[in-house]
Amino acid sequence: MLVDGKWTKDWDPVQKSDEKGRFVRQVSSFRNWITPDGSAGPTGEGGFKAEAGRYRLYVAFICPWASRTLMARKLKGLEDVIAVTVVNPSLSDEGWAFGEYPGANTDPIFGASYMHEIYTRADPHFTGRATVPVLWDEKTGTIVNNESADILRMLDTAFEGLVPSDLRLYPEDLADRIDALNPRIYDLLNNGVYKAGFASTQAAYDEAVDGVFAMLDELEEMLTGDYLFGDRLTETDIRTFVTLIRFDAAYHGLFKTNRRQIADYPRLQDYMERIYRLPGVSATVNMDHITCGYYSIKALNPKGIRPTGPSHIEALVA
Ligand SMILES: N[C@@H](CCC(=O)N[C@@H](CS)C(=O)NCC(=O)O)C(=O)O
Repeated sequence: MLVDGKWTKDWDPVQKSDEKGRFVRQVSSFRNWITPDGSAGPTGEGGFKAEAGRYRLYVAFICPWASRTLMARKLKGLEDVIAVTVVNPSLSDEGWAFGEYPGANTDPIFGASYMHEIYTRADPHFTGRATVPVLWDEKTGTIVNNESADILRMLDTAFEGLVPSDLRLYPEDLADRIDALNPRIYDLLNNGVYKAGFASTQAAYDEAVDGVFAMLDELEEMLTGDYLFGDRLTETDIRTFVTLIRFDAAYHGLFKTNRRQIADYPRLQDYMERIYRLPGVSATVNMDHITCGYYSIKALNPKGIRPTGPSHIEALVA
């Protein structure tokens, strides 16, 4: 991680634990918003007007949080408006690296080797983990935002004047229900699988796994239409999909969330496939990066051996 703008060697590639051995994810620190006229958004400072070609997303295909933003970019038709740079799938000794892995990119702006250099370009004294996604402003040379929940929401409306879209990921009439369900899905499922995988006590693992499967059971019950809230896809579906698509191939084995697979939940499996087949979505799912990235986490898989399969996921992404 970075400490006062300097890369520190003795960083722990696994994020923090609390006193009970529970995994704790770092809070994001750049919280500005792109808006149609450059006025300030719900958090942070103004000055980030929606303009084509001005912004870039730095992402990892392995990362579910980054993948939320990639999905929104595709579904909102913003491919020609916002550029993307993809890091290598596995964390290096200096965190995310740009490079040569198939499907990854070199850094087109600075020729940086590591993601942490992008953080110190924005703040030479940055202290914290150099996480993805990062939404970068090429005009002012800084990070607009590194919180995927914010980026997902701003992509829904910020560029409407440039690229109108019929899709509303956060429609007003569903806002209350979305705001009520998102934090539960985050805590129990999106981050819940990480809490299971990185638990350092049996009790922390047991608690996390119970939460994961309670949430999956609840979502299976809830899914009576095409999407969680009926016939309209929302940001909650994106936030759910990114975890479902990684579950059977990575979390079930590596994170030990092995009570059931998504394939054992008929509605969730159909729902996941339905979203996967929406135009543009499959291009945001790189299963090679996902399995390479997760199974290269040394703390959980010291020898780096990557399992084959599962065959139903291989068939889906083939
Ligand atoms: N709150 C962030 C979390 C992002 C995050 O934790 N990303 C992970 C990858 S899945 C990361 O970059 N980890 C690198 C590190 O912790 O050093 C978001 O949702 O945007």
